[in-house]
Amino acid sequence: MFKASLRSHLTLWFAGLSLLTLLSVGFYVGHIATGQMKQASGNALLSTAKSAAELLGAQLRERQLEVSLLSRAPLLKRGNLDDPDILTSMELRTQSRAEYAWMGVADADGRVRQAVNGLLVNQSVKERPWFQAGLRGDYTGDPHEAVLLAKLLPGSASGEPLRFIDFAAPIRNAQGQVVGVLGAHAHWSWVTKIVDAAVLQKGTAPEVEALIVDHDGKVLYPEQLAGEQLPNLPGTLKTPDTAPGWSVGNGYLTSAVAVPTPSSAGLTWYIAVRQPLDIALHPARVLFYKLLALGFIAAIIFGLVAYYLALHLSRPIEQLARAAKQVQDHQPDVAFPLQHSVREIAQLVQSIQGMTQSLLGKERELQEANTSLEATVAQRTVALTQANANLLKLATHDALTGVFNRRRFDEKLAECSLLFQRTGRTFALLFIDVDYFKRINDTHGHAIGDEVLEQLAKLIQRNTRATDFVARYGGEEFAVLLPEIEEPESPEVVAEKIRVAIAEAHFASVGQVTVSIGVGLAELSDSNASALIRRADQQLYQAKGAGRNRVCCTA
Ligand SMILES: Nc1nc2c(ncn2[C@@H]2O[C@H](COP(=O)(O)OP(=O)(O)OP(=O)(O)O)[C@@H](O)[C@H]2O)c(=O)[nH]1
Repeated sequence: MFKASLRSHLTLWFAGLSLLTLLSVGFYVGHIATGQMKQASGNALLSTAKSAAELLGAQLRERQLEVSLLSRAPLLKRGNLDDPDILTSMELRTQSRAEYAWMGVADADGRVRQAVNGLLVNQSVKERPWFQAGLRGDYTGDPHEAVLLAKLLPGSASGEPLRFIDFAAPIRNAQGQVVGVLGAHAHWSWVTKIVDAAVLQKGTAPEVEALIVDHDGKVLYPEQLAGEQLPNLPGTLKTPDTAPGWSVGNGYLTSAVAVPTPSSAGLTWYIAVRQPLDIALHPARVLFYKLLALGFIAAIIFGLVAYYLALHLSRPIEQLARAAKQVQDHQPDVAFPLQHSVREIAQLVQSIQGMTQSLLGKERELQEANTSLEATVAQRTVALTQANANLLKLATHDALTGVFNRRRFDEKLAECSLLFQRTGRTFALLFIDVDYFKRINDTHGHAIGDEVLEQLAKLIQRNTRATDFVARYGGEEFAVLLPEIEEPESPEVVAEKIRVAIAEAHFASVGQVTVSIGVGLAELSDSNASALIRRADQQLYQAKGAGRNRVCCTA
């Protein structure tokens, strides 16, 4: 498994955590800023919409009041709708206010009696809403396309149809009876210019649009949006993200304010001021991206700082790990890191250094003890081997003469008997007994007798082969086993050779010594080794009986 260094771990953790923290702060601040920006923009739109609505309301009220006051003028109250002063009065009004497209008076039957520029004079306006509402009271109407005046007035420069809003007021005589209606048509463009002027003043936020909306939420202005339904006017459609005075929907931040109506004739307009949400929240978004960029830059700086900090912290630990590895590999002169400003690291270095030195000391002592133990064990092993060899020799050899003892002879005789039974190759047994040995002992003492026995053993060994087996059978009697006899007479030849060698030898203090030898040959009919011993012993007995210093052999 891949294992990253302490340095990498620390760097990644520091950088990762700082990035995470800064991103969290960035997102949080961005979120707060977006909310506040939305609030601020919404409030600004609301304020603009309010001032536009108030301005338009004031203008409409003024026009309504103007028509209303004119309808109550004394010359109209007299009831003579054909009075030329009425026309003069109307002309003065229309000349001073360019917004008026038409002004005139109609009698109670709906026939236009007088009008500025003579337009529609004598025509019936009985079916027109302004006339019918004007009979009942002061009236300000919704915009509408020119019906009767369309052909009489020049069209707009843009080619759009002529649109008017109507003002009307009843004309009452001195008795208070309604004798006619004073009507005026104002250009719709006058209204839209007021709204545009109020909304799109210098310093307004970018891409802000002004809309005039009727009481059903349908757009009246601008022309290209006319008839569209505005979704979330206050009181029409609520969205979850709606704050008092402004709302969010269709990608716009919108504020709509009702225009204070000049009359209760059903005219309820809203001035809606809206701005694309992207534009409204642009500064917050810029702030958010700046915070993100700042977060990344800070994370990189934190990462670098963390790297150098990690380097400072991890270097002694890495050196310590290297030193520990060198100690493990039994390298000489291991260098431990020097002092460190962090107390715990300095303590750790000191402790490990002390521990390592103590361990190395113990290891050295152990090695020395091992070496000394190995030498002692080697010495003891040599001594033990020697003792074992001595013990083995003692167990199998005769202490006085050095040849094999009786116990070993019995084993060897049994082995030879078994081998003979298996291979059929015969072997011979020689019993060699010293002649008159008692006399030697008696004459020269036991010590000289022992020397004689030692010399005899050497003589017998010297006159037999290495493969022959020489043992002290007991007292002054020796036994020799001759394995794998080549010729039947060979044992007798060997026995004679031994006898002659002894007889011709000189023994210190004693002079000449002779031996009698009985030779027995192994036979397949022998049930055990005792038969052969018996035969050799008989031959020895015969040799003694025949005068000693001779060899007797089975025929
Ligand atoms: N010095 C010495 N004498 C021994 C040892 N073992 C046996 N003898 C002596 O050998 C003598 C054997 O005597 P005998 O059995 O009478 O035989 P001998 O005197 O040789 O007479 P023959 O065998 O009939 O010729 C005894 O006196 C034993 O004490 C020994 O290890 N050392």
